Amino acid sequence: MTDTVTLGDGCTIAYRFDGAAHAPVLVLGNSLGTDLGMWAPQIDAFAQTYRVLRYDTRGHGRSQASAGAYGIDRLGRDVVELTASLGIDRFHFCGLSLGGMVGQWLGIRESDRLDRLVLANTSGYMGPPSAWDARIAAVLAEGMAPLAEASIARWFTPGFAMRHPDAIEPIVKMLRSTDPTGYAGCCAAIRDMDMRRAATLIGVPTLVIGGSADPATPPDHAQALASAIPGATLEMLDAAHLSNIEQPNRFASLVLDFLARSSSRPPVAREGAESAYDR
Ligand SMILES: O=C(O)CC1=CCC(=O)O1
Repeated sequence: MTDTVTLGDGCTIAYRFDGAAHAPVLVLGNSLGTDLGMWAPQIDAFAQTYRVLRYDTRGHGRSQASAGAYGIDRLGRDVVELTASLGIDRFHFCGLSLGGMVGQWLGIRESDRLDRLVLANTSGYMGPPSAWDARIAAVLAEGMAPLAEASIARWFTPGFAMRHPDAIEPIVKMLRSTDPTGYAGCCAAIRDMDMRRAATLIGVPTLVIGGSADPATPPDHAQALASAIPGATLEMLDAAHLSNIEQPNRFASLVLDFLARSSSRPPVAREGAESAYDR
């Protein structure tokens, strides 16, 4: 059942729990234009071992779409406030795309509360800003419907989309029902984000998952992120952007195997360590 929490700035965030009450907590962060339902293919597997907390990112699903431009800092603080208000002290975090950007922020700013971090189909920088400005202007003028075709082309390989219309349909519904104000607010957060250098400060054991056919956050973004994060592991899936939908079982196994590994903190980043993005 979905419930809500009202944050300090008055924004209402929707969330739900699955799994046993006393199991370790795994928080899941959704991508731009989807909602917590995007984790449906993994939820049964994850909830066997974890108390899974899924939430709708601000401006998405049943969470409120506050007005104006958001920032990754705001979206990260939403997770901090949500977990604190639910009495959760420590947790694992797995985020895909925009969810993975929030994950990077948490890994940099809240590493004391994080056990392990999974960053899927995401990036430390998704420029150029002008492309996001154009998308924001379009969505605010015309709504969500015109975005559907191009989004689906980025999110799934053509072969998968043809063979699995049943998997695509709920995702299209999520996109079409996203509030344009919330979508635009999150586009602004992505536009203004640059964590390429700060990612070297992530002090949590991290798994980076990329998609070999992901046109939105291409494989070299996954490689650069994994190289920047001390001790990170990189895995590539044969998928486009929403790799958890296109490779549901493989995605679940990668995450579960990684979370089950005995925990050891990665080496602390050397000051001035070379960033993969510098090469
Ligand atoms: O542009 C897209 O739809 C891909 C994307 C960027 C951030 C995100 O969450 O999805």
